[in-house]
Amino acid sequence: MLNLACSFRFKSVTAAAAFSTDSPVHVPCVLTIAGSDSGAGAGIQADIKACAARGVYCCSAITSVTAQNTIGVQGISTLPAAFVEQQINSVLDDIHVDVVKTGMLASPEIIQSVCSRIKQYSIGSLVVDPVMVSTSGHELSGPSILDRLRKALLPLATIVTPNMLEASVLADGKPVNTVLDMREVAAEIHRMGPRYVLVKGGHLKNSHDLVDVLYDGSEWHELRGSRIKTRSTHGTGCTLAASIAAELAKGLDVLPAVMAAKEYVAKALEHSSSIKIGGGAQGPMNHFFQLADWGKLSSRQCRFDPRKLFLYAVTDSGMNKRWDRSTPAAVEQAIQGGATIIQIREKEAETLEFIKIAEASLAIGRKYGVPVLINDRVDVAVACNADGVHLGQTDMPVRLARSILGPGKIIGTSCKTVEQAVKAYEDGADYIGCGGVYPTTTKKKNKTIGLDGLRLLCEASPLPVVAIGGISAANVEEVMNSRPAMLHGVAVVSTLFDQSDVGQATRDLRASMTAALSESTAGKVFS
Ligand SMILES: Nc1ncnc2c1ncn2[C@@H]1O[C@H](COP(=O)(O)OP(=O)(O)OP(=O)(O)O)[C@@H](O)[C@H]1O
Ligand SMILES: Cc1ncc(CO)c(N)n1
Ligand SMILES: [Mg+2]
Repeated sequence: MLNLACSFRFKSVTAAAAFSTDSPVHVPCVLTIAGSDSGAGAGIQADIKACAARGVYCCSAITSVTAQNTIGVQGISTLPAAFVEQQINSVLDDIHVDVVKTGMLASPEIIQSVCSRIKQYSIGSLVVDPVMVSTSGHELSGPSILDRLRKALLPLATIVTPNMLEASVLADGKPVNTVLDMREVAAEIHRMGPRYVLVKGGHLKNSHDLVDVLYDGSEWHELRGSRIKTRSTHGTGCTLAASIAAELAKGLDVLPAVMAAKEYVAKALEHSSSIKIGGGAQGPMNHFFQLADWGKLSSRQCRFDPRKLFLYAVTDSGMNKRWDRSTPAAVEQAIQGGATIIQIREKEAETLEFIKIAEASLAIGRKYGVPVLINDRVDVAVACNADGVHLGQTDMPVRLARSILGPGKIIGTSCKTVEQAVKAYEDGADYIGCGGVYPTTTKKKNKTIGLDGLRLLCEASPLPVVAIGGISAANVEEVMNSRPAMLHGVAVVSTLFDQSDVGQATRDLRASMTAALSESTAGKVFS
């Protein structure tokens, strides 16, 4: 049901945009001829992601399929050269490709096929990444390819991008350890025929800076950048070469294309410093950091899981001050006691203070994987990238909040009636807070709707409901046993926060809820 609500919301916008252009726009296009990396950090997968992130369309012809992860390469199956050739023909017969990029080419026959295709289709630019060994040290293409690579492919290349080890192999084992060695070997490789040689310095030892050396036959450029501390370096070489191809496809000259590509790799590495995918020494990077920053992901990445509503803790700054603790400290205690979602409710704080409290509480929520919502203030939620908001009937309308926050954030709203619940659903809310079920000291003027009112709303509600208002360990069983199908949890304020020990108060409430579940049919609803 929630899925439907989501797609419905955005349908009209995309349909209009998709068919509005009269004259077709040329999309810059790269063809990558490379190996598949099942772990998706390097190879074809990295190439497609890098091009997409740079706004370029990327076709692919797969040369080898590797069974690979962040630990190493477990297997390689190389395709027949004729089938690689067929893939290239299929692409080039149909699609206008601006730049070809090559990666893992595991047999001399494949190199021969690639060369013959490039000549036949007169491709604008060719980026050759002479992949030989994986980041994990596994041989991807052996010495048998060297002769063809040097004599047939390099003369066609606009730019070739060996790392230090590959440069050394291309130059018959000449040692490449320093920047000076990189310059010399670049000149030696340049004599094999490519227009530019970029010797990558990712493996440069004893150096704070990373230096890549670019040589065009007359001038050397030392492209320096600081070394980013991260384990997410699997596929940096593929990503760099694919990004160079993408920038060339957009029309840049070689030097600016290399500079733009290096800047992109550095940014992607920076945004990947805190992520962990896979257990090996070198993991993949986040190519799409501009779309989703994995280091700062909201606890809700896609659809709201209504089970999170089970024990919903709403903070109260006044109460926590009275008990001499900060809101974030109270939040951590509630989470440790078993709260499954947090709402930060700051009725007195100035905006700046509210943001600071929210940021600190969010850091705690993320540590435990518990969503943190902001009460009333959409601006504060945006400012601190909170997981969502809870809105009252007199706050910003749900539809407007949704248009500001986008589909990725949780929006809850307070409702007393079925009409309000249906409207909340139509406007794009994720859940409903329904109450006050019992009289409460927190909201003195609030109308109490009782268990009957709760049941009435829940029976007709298209959205999951959390009950609120005067609920405590003493009466929670009664609320849960009222058993309306859409009731997913209870929200509490003073039961947790107007207590000396928040953790214990949360554990007590949770114990009563668990007891209610095991004793009755409520388990069906709350599971
Ligand atoms: N830790 C880092 N910080 C910043 N830039 C880096 C880092 N590691 C690599 N780079 C850059 O990434 C690019 C790829 O360099 P590298 O020498 O690692 O290629 P490679 O060995 O071919 O990579 P791959 O593991 O994908 O085969 C270069 O521009 C290099 O300067
Ligand atoms: C398929 C493939 N291509 C290239 C590399 C270079 O890192 C790799 N590890 N795997
Ligand atoms: Mg490489």
